[in-house]
Amino acid sequence: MPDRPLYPGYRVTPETELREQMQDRCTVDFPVAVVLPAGGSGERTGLTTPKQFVTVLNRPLISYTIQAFERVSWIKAIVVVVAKETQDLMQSIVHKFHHVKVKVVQGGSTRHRSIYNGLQALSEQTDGSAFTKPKVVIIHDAVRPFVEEDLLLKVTMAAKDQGASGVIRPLVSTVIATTTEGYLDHSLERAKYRASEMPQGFLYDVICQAYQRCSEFDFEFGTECLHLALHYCNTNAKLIEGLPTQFKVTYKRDLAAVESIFKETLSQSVCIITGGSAELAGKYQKHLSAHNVAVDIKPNTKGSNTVSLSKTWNFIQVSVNTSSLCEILDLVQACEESSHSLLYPVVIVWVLLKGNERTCPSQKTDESVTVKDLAAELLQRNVLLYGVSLDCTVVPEQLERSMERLCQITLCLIKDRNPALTGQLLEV
Ligand SMILES: Nc1ccn([C@@H]2O[C@H](COP(=O)(O)OP(=O)(O)OP(=O)(O)O)[C@@H](O)[C@H]2O)c(=O)n1
Ligand SMILES: O=P(O)(O)OC[C@@H](O)[C@@H](O)[C@@H](O)CO
Repeated sequence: MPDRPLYPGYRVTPETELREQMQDRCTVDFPVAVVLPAGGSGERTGLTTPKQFVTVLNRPLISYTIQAFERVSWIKAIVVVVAKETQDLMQSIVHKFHHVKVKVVQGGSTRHRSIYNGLQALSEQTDGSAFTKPKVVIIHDAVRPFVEEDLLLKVTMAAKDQGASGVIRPLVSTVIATTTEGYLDHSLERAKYRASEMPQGFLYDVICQAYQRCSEFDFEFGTECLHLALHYCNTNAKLIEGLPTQFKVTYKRDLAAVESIFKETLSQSVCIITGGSAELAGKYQKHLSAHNVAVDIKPNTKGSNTVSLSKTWNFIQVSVNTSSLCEILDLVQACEESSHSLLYPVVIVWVLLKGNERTCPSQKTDESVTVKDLAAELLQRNVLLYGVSLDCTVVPEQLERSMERLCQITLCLIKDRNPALTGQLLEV
């Protein structure tokens, strides 16, 4: 069963389960390696940090792309090609985010030169390591973080059969040719053309031969590997329709789009840890499910069981008072031990139930201070802690309205994942 990826819209449906079964059956029984060109400077973002190293939700963009390939079991080697001055940074990212299939090599002055450097790194190894010559090599821009296993499988199998393959998307704007004076010469019939995206796949020998034969002009000004395979190896790529998320981060706005997609995806599921309040957890689940959120409910088990069984980055800890501090800390420890909070910021919504006893002002202050102090510490550990107090002694109709309000607040917190609101004790 392929690891279910965290990407927009991925829901386990009969179709996705069928596709996963197909993936299990369609075994890739030949070596496949990946080359991720990441040696650019990202000038068009207007940022000083090259876009592949810009952090999104506290993690460098390139780490998401690497993870998208590492989670694919039949991909054994990933060559990341970076500029000489960023090699130490890249190695630190590999170490911090526990990337295990990666080899870092130096890039060139253009994308094609970087890609060729990456390809050559796969033919130099003779030690039988994963970085020996593959049958198929996937080439994918490191600044395209969204790539799914089933698309990789299609690209890989097509490359094995046809010699080359590539992902395409419909054009959004019409392509026009201009005169040297800057006027319209003619426009292309948009329906006949497609945008060439990534990933692309090649028989390793084909793409290496293409680079060995190509011109200096290709190396300096070319942008299309599929063209090199066709022009120099007479290999016509099989084209495969991709998803809208197959876009390349080019401008600063694209980074905002990536963050928005991750937040949308992360907010699709929660795990409620009941804290002994199973009935309230059931009401909570009903309201959240009505908003299309997948809800897991766990008893107050040790945090490690909760996290290991949970494919979510959002936890709701229901408690009758702040005595459940240790349960929160257990959960955080479990998130750290399983690298959960390393991959994405974890959200914990701490729901403090107000009972029959009257909450004196000093107790309210104590609770508020507890949540604030703990949240400040957890923020350093990539955990966003929000407090919400709920009076559950009200009449059923009022409690129903309060539960919907609590659900709305919860959805806002897990969607926005805003550090500024951590440590607040909101009142429903
Ligand atoms: N000499 C280069 C130039 C680009 N790339 C990589 O090729 C991919 C796609 O290129 P592009 O989007 O053009 O990246 P940049 O060249 O960094 O962007 P810009 O043109 O805005 O500077 C990126 O992952 C980029 O890091 C590379 O490996 N080596
Ligand atoms: O042209 P840029 O260097 O911005 O990016 C490279 C893109 O051209 C390339 O990734 C796809 O178009 C497929 O070849």
